[in-house]
Amino acid sequence: MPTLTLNPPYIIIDFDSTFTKVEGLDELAAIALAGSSQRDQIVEEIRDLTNKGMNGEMSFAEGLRKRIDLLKANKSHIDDLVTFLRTKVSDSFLRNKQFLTENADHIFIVSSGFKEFIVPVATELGVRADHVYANEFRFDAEGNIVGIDEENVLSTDGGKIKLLAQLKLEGEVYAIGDGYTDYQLKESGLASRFYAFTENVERPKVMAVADHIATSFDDFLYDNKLSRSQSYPKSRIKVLLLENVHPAALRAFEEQGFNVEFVKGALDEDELCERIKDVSIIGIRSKTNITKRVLENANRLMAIGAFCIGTNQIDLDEAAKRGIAVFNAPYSNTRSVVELAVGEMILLIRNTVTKSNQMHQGVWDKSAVGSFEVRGKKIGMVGYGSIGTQLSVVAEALGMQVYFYDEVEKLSIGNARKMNTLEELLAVADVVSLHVDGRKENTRMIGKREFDMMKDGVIFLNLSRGHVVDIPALAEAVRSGKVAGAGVDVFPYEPKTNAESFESELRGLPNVILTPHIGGSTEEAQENIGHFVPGKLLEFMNNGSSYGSVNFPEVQLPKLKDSHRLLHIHANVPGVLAKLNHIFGKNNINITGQYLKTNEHIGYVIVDIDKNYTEEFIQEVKELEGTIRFRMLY
Ligand SMILES: NC(=O)c1ccc[n+]([C@@H]2O[C@H](COP(=O)([O-])OP(=O)(O)OC[C@H]3O[C@@H](n4cnc5c(N)ncnc54)[C@H](O)[C@@H]3O)[C@@H](O)[C@H]2O)c1
Ligand SMILES: O=C(O)CC[C@@H](O)C(=O)O
Repeated sequence: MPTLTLNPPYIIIDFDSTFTKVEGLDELAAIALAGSSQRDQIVEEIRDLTNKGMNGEMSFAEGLRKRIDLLKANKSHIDDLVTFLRTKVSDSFLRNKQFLTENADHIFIVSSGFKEFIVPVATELGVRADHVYANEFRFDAEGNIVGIDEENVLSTDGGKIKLLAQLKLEGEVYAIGDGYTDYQLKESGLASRFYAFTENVERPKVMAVADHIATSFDDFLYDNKLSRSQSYPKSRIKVLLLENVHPAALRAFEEQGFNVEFVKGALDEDELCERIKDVSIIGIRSKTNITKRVLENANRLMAIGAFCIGTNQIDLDEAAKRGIAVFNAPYSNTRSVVELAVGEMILLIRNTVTKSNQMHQGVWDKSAVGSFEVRGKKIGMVGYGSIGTQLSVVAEALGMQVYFYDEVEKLSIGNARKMNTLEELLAVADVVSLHVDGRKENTRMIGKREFDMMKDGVIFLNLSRGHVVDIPALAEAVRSGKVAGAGVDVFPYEPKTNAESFESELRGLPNVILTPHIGGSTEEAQENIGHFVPGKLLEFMNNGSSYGSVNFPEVQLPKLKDSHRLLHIHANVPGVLAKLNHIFGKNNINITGQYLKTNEHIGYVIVDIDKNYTEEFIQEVKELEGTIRFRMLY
């Protein structure tokens, strides 16, 4: 951790919406009026008055008294409020308790809120009780709030300025807050800088007059080179999450203070080239293509999370060459795909889709013709990876005979029989199910030739990737009766959002189940993915571990403890490690741990060091020939 400057500034911190995420008085009203029919209306009135005061749109003193009049609270409500506020301390203040404790002599809370709820919350994080300056309530004999201490300067307009003048602080004084009255400390000349604090609320009028915007307390500490919990403030690191990934992902990044943008749909290449410029981590699903052109625009990008299994939508090699690690969720939705495939197979072999459609038209056609059991039938799996093998187990449990073809040598599960060629497999199967990955070479691997090789009346499933099948050839095979039923979940072109219509030659064909790429779209799978992928991305960002990456040399690292960690990504050419070690030696830096892994494009070196480093050393490493990317963790 960088050391504290010798003469730290005095730091004046606002409480409501800065030190905590919420406004204390608004919350007190909500607690006190619980159960009252007027609760929402009164809380809204109080919020409105709070906002007007914060934006400098009405006299603060007038607003405060109006709010107190509206409050119908007593001492027991304050106890409940304190319990609630303890859960609402701003994340970045929580993370920096050590700084607050170690520098308590230089830290003051100056607030127009009330000591009764500020002192218990702030002191828990190391703030001195006698450094909390705020209003005080007046109570009647029953403990009801009946007013405020009118003698307190903080209950008057310009109260914070008057208070700061009384404190007579000498040296640098920095004010941090979300409101206009915090800015006035700077305007009055009593504070040398004003930081508009935007972690909880952004007030454009306040931000417009600020010297700096502090997106978090880490950001403030970083700006002032003060000791802090994050080497680089995460609030400065932008995460772009596309395609409506599970909210768990949003929470995972927000909890650690990242600046997260959440977009429901996918973006096309042009939009993405623009939006990705200041993004460090991007999360996508199957509809966003991260092409070479997108990567050329992604100057800050460090990691890509594919919130799915498939990664064919990402130019993996280009990403690796640029030092960008890609992670996916290889198993989180496997079971969901298998269940959909099994369900479709049973419905199709029984001709249920046609019967159901007829029933909707009023046709009652009770007949067994063309309806079969799956028991005893042969299922042929093309691609025997995670999904293929799991489907193999379930199909066998249904009494089916399993055949598979995979271009890689695979161990049979249960009684599954391996076929040596695709042709052999297609000739034997009653049900053909595709589970290959989406690499380019698999484009239209199933076309007219392959359909002709299949048994007459075959059931055909594609829940892998759309481009693997020649759609006109499939449509013709259905029309001719060669394929008796088909389940198709993936398409060569898929709408970018739910607002776009779906066009396909397969529409309207009999006994064809069309689904909008939902093989992996179950609540269970999406939630699993929403935890798994951020976990991988955060490990990479916080610790340097690349274990599970699909394009990066995989390194699983011990947790960083009491040392600095240097992460160096370089072109995989001979001699880089030797040159890097030379720089360490020259700068007299002791290495406590070193890890190196390479792949065909890049080398990834991780070095743990036990000593502070200099800017010159960092510069030398950055300038080392072959360096693609370099970062430091502590
Ligand atoms: N519909 C959905 O929502 C959904 C959900 C999850 C996964 N998927 C897709 O399902 C597919 C399979 O997923 P997985 O987790 O089983 O992948 P996997 O990588 O574990 O397995 C794919 C298997 O296909 C084999 N293969 C690739 N090309 C082949 C070829 N030409 N001939 C024979 N074998 C070939 C590979 O060797 C591998 O064993 C992927 O395309 C994935 O994107 C779709
Ligand atoms: O959720 C998605 O968009 C893709 C799901 C699936 O195709 C996958 O690759 O996991």
